[in-house]
Amino acid sequence: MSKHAMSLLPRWCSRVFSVELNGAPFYFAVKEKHLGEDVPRVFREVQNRDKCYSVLVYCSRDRIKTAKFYGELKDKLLRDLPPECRLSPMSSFLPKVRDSLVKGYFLKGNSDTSSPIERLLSDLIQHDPVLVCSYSPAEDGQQWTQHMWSETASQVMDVAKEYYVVPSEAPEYHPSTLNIINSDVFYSFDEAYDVMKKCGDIIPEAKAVLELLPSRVEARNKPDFPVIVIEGLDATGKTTLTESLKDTLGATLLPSPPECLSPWRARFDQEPPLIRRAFYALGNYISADQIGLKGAKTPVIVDRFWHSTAAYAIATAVSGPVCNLPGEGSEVYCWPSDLFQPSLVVLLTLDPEERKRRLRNRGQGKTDEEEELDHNQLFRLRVEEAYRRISGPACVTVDASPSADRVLQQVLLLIRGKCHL
Ligand SMILES: Nc1ncnc2c1ncn2[C@@H]1O[C@H](COP(=O)(O)OP(=O)(O)OP(=O)(O)O)[C@@H](O)[C@H]1O
Ligand SMILES: Nc1ccn([C@H]2C[C@H](O)[C@@H](COP(=O)(O)O)O2)c(=O)n1
Repeated sequence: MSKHAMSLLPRWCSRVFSVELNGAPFYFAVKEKHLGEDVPRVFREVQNRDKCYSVLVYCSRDRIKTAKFYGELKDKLLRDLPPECRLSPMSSFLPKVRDSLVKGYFLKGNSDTSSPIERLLSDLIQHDPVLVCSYSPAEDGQQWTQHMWSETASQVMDVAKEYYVVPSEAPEYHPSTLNIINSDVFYSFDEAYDVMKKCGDIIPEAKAVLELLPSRVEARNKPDFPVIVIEGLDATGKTTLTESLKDTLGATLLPSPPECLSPWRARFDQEPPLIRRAFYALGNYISADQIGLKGAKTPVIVDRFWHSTAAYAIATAVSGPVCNLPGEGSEVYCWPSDLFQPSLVVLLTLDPEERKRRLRNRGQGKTDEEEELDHNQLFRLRVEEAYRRISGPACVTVDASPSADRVLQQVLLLIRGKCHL
């Protein structure tokens, strides 16, 4: 077993395991002694002759490689496993311990598929940063046990240690919330920059992005004119409103991410969250620099900014209902201390049916995330709630269902009240 996998072991019995079946998490833990606990739900419906496996990707020192490997692993498993084998997202974590989450997959096979599954897992454990366990009924047939695999020079085998699996209570918050800070959401230029710099060796485009970055954060003076950010899900009317505000106020309109990043955006959208979100986070610092420059001469309107970066990242990292989000007031919703704070952030909200109607009428192609917003009601609700929970500055919600002109008047009132324009 590798040195990194060994580091997961000292508190193995304190870890909780979560398997996501049809979008719902099932939790279990492991114990050295059995005290008559039930069989965890995730194993209850498995037939006695079946076998289950877990493949957890432990975080090696190179977290860029780990993030990329996790995405590739799913493709590999889906491609190489027998089609009858069921694959579900899985994670293991220490409750309330930050950065303790390790992610992986749970595999359920039957007696016909166990040989090809085990061959594939044996190969994985020898070449990749994974920790593999298999699960089978204990000798008495009443309980289930977890066997941890270990590699020796020539073969893969069970470590002598065997654990019982027992049910575990759901944690207070979704386990993904443990790893959000500086993996999904970046709270300083340096943290996001560090990720992009490390990407340079494997993603040539990262070097081009680094060259566009301001040399010093907060180098510019605070803008003399107000800076207003317009936020909202796609098709809530941001483009329509920002164009009208530009004309009405004689303002400069800045899109976000900034135009200079457009050639690289599609490339980074394919990357795992760690890299993709670092790209968007850095985009905000470029925007901040442009805001400083333009805000010396005119009011500035920004189409999306930090709220979008954080809200989409948090809502993607966490699955399930809104109650799985980090609680209101969590540090996850804090504004980065080194990022420019706009004078006003307006969040446009719209009834989902009306938003769909506007999307249909507009008739443009949709990104994967827009598709997700359309199909996955829970994702949409999580993004909207995350928007509302972000503070420093918090957003002011405006109903975007009236006519474009009424929405404009409403926002102008807010701007005049808050920014003395
Ligand atoms: N208040 C409004 N009433 C009716 N239709 C509107 C209103 N505002 C915008 N629209 C229409 O809805 C569609 C989406 O608007 P718009 O492109 O401004 O949204 P958006 O938030 O910028 O979208 P995206 O984030 O995807 O770029 C457009 O066809 C636009 O003409
Ligand atoms: N400052 C920004 C702007 C955009 N994003 C991300 C969030 C969504 O994934 C997507 C939405 O952009 P659109 O389709 O409206 O161009 O871009 C971000 O993270 N930060």
